[in-house]
This record gives sequence, structure tokens and C-alpha cells, in this order.
Amino acid sequence: MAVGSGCAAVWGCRRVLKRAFSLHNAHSVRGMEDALQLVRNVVPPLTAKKHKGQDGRVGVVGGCREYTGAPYFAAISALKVGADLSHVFCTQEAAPVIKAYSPELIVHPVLDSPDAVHDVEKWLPRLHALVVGPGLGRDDVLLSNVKDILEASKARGIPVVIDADGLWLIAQQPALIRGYQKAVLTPNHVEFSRLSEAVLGDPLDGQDRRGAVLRLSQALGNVTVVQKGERDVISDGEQVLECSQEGSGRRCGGQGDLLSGSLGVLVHWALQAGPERTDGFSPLLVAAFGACALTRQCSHQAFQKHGRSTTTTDMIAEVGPAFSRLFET
Ligand SMILES: NC(=O)C1=CN([C@@H]2O[C@H](COP(=O)(O)OP(=O)(O)OC[C@H]3O[C@@H](n4cnc5c(N)ncnc54)[C@H](O)[C@@H]3O)[C@@H](O)[C@H]2O)[C@@H](O)CC1
Ligand SMILES: Nc1ncnc2c1ncn2[C@@H]1O[C@H](COP(=O)(O)OP(=O)(O)OP(=O)(O)O)[C@@H](O)[C@H]1O
Ligand SMILES: [Mg+2]
Repeated sequence: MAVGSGCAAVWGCRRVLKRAFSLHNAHSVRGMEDALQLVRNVVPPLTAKKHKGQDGRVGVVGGCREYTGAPYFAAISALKVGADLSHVFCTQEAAPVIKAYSPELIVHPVLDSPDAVHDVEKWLPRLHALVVGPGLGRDDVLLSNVKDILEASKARGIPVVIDADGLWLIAQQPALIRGYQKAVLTPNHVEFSRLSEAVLGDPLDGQDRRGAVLRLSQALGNVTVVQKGERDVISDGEQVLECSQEGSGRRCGGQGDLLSGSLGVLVHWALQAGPERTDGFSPLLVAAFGACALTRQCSHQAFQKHGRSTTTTDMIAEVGPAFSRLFET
């Protein structure tokens, strides 16, 4: 079934997509293919008619004394996926380090300044999406600034991807994000348990990952949740998708940052395309599926070249070829 043209009814697509997206059963490749096609539907064409910035201006909020790699990975991934401009809002100390990694990023050393919230807020009208948390750390002053930045982003309707220490903040104050339908949370195993405990008071049920992700999303007022793992489980509180695109056995740090940065761009593209292009599925669900598939494909391709020595930098070098392979076929 070709989703889009060949799919007569949204409900037909839904039935296909609702089947487990596992490569271990006969329907799965077809299910994965259908979901990949939905992602293809939202990728904007490259034309001579566009101006710089139209395909995405993404901001990453993170980067402190300890962690400079994570915000770099997220921000450069956004650019490599196809954003036109990628900003990093980090602490003063982290800024020169991040700038030195890449001349392609716009780096603002503002997150620990007395006017941090104002300094970020003035950029918000120019941003299409914000990725909050990679390498943020857990300093109370920074977290308090980020809380206000999140409130300001919500007030402007800016889509937010929340990852890493941003999820630590949400676990302390779930109300910050509850009911905000333009938010996607991307917890790893430990971050998911922490959120689940904080929001539902549940210890994680490892047997029923789909149910656990669905329940967390519902309890947060249909915020989209991506639980990363052996399979990535994604839910908006109504649908559950699983992504089992082949990755690799390499679990080096930074892969989640690649995912959250990519997702920043894909969320913008999917929202811009709208539900008609995603056959009635939530654009954020489709964007999340795309970012998961892309990250895993990067891991797969990098591992084929570098084996055990694969690092996130090797994966980022695969973003272009992996994207073409998955979404430009
Ligand atoms: N190069 C860098 O600057 C990097 C910085 N990072 C940053 O490091 C900070 C802390 O992130 P962490 O992810 O370490 O979060 P946590 O500080 O919550 O630590 C999670 C711990 O759980 C462990 N863990 C992960 N998956 C697990 C699983 N499935 N089962 C059992 N244990 C598991 C990890 O080894 C880690 O020690 C964040 O700001 C993050 O963005 C990471 O993104 C990695 C790369
Ligand atoms: N056991 C696994 N098998 C295959 N892929 C996995 C496995 N665990 C995680 N992944 C993939 O690795 C990517 C990052 O997930 P991970 O759980 O490592 O995030 P993270 O801990 O937040 O990473 P980071 O080090 O960037 O913080 C995701 O695309 C996920 O699909
Ligand atoms: Mg992480």
C-alpha cells in the first residue's frame, strides 16, 4: 500500500500502522515502510524559490561546564538533517568550546546570565522549534531559567523537544508541560522511569512498554513521548508506533542528542505540512518516528564502517546518506 496516494482511507492506514512495527513479524517491514512514507510526505522540497531560514531555524537550549558535546551533537544534527540555521543557548563558559567545534552554529553565551530569559526570549520569534536539555546539567539557577524559557515558548506556540536534563526538570515539575500539544519528550530508559514515577507514581512495567508510554502520554495531557531503547516506542496518548529500524549494538553517548536535534527540524516540517500530509496521524508522531528511524540508520551505517570504534561523530557523518536512503527514495 502506498500511503498517501494509494491509501484510500485514513483508517486503513491506521490499521496498518497500528500493527506492531517489529522487523520480527511478516507485517512489520510493510508497517515500517508505511510510516517512513508518512515521513517522506512532510520533507520539504529543495527549490530555488526559498529563502534562508524557511526550512528551519532551530534552537538548542543546553551546554554547560561539564557538557559541551551534547548540545553540539543536537545542533549540528539539526543542520545536517536540513535546518537552515541552528542556534545554541548555553552558559558563558561552554560557548567558546561549542563555537570551536563548528563555525556553522550560532552560539549564545546567555543561559547563566542575569537576563537569561530575556536574552533567549528575544530570539524566540525567529525560531521554529526548540530542543531543550542536551548537556544542560542540573544547576538550580539554569533549570529555573529554562523553566521560564519553556513558559515563554509555550506562550508563543513554539514546538519543543525535551531531552536529557530538560526531562529532569519535567520530572520535578510535570505541570510545566502538561497539555502542551506541541511538545515531544525523548526519554532514555532511566529518564522514562523517572518521569513515570513522578507523573504516574508507577514503577516501570518492563513487560508492557507500549502501555507504559501510552499511559505517560495520556497523564501528561497527550504530550508526545518517545521511549528510546531496543525498539523506540512512540505515543501521543492515542496511537502507539514502534520503530525497529536496524541500528547497531554500539551504545556510545550522544546518540540521543542526534535524535533530539533531528527531531527539532522534523517537528517543524511535520507541523508545517499538517495532518493532511500525515494521513490524519499527529504530525509530531510522524516526526518522532522519522527521527528514530534516522538515528538508528545512522548508527547502522556508521557501525558498518567503524565497528566497535563507532562514535556519535561517525554517526553524524552518516546523516546525509542515511536521510537519502530512508526518505529520498
Ligand atoms: N558528550 C556529551 O557532552 C554528552 C553529554 N550527555 C549529557 O549528559 C547528561 C546526563 O545524561 P545521562 O543520559 O547520563 O542521564 P543520567 O545522568 O540520568 O544518567 C543515566 C544513567 O543511566 C544509565 N543508563 C542509560 N540507559 C540505561 C538502561 N537502559 N538501563 C540501565 N541504565 C541505563 C547511563 O549509563 C547513565 O549512567 C545530559 O545533560 C546529557 O545531555 C549525554 O547526552 C551524552 C553525551
Ligand atoms: N538496545 C538498543 N538497541 C538498539 N538501539 C538502541 C538501543 N538503545 C537505544 N537505542 C537507540 O539509540 C538511540 C539513542 O538512545 P539512548 O537510549 O542511547 O539515548 P540517550 O541515553 O539519551 O543517549 P545520549 O547518550 O545521547 O544521552 C536511539 O535512536 C535508540 O533507538
Ligand atoms: Mg540523552
